[in-house]
Amino acid sequence: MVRTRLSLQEVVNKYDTGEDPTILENLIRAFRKIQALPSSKPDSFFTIAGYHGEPFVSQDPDNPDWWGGYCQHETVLFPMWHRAYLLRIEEALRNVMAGVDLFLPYWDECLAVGSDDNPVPWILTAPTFDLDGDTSNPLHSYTLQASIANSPTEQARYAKHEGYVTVRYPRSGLVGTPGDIEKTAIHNAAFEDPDTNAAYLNANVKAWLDGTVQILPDKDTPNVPDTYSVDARYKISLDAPNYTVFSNKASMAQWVKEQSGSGHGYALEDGHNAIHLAVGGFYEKNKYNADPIRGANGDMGDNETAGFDPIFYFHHAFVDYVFWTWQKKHDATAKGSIAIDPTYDGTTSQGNPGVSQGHQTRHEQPAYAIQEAQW
Ligand SMILES: N[C@@H](CC1=CC(=O)C(=O)C=C1)C(=O)O
Repeated sequence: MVRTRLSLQEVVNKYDTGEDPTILENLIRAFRKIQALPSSKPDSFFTIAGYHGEPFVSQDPDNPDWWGGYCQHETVLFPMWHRAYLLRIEEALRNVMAGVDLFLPYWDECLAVGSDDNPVPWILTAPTFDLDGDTSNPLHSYTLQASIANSPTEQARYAKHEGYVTVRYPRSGLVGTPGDIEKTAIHNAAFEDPDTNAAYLNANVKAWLDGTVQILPDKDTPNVPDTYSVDARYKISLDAPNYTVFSNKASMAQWVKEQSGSGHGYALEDGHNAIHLAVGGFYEKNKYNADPIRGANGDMGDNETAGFDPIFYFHHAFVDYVFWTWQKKHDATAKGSIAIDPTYDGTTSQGNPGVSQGHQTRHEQPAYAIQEAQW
């Protein structure tokens, strides 16, 4: 059966105009239900969100690059893994809504470019949504039903306790150490009003999309990520000549180098990364500063916790839509029409559960994570 994902803006518009409020209402009901399932249940939001990064599984003591989440970044599996991941949450959303044929809408991230409209649809930022006698909005945030951590031995920078509520730019969600708890409380005290915060978030996402975001390097952290227009980056990625370089940053970087100076290119992963940073914010001393408002460290900004912010799935549904657009443009929609060039960086694993270090990655491989995690 073929299903078509509409954009979230279209779904919201059908609700706002009264043309068809049920698509949005059923989506809200479904998210409420998977978020309410006990965290141990396979279809629970907690279980599925937890595949991406934390809670980390096992450890490889011999591999310093090993990462304990299942998600794939900077490898050719990036688009494929996240495609399978979206299907998994879509399946869970349908399982809890008997008889309703749900799909996951994509947040059309570039729709508002060139207009004064907010880039983030209101349903993602409204703190409440009135439906069925319940005012919670499960797309605004998620409250952790169990604690998460990377490893008990490692610095607990991204560890979060049970009852933690996910946050976005300009707020901070760092509560892993007593020092962070104190700093976060001071930082967040300046950002208490949800409407003002939503305005900050929209302005930040707009600035990243337009390429006007201003991030001032500081003396501890002179590194600022690429701030070139995200809208342009997505569009440029569609010109990537083959799947390998389209799919991820590492392969694209090698391709750009090979173009002997005249090379210019962005992978799908690049624009995607920037939206994570725009929605989450990111500041880590001596690593990098992606914050116009310094100290914003929302969940979307780091790979460990991003999957717990419900906006993640609407963002990735857009990334998947860009992937599909590339496939159509490059005549690569038929089964077997995508090939990987193993001579590129980004085609072997750094090592994470299911894909051991140095393993040649193949596009069939999201299935590893699927089997291992019993998807
Ligand atoms: N770590 C990425 C941003 C990012 C990407 C993700 O895929 C993620 O889940 C969270 C954050 C960067 O520095 O650019």
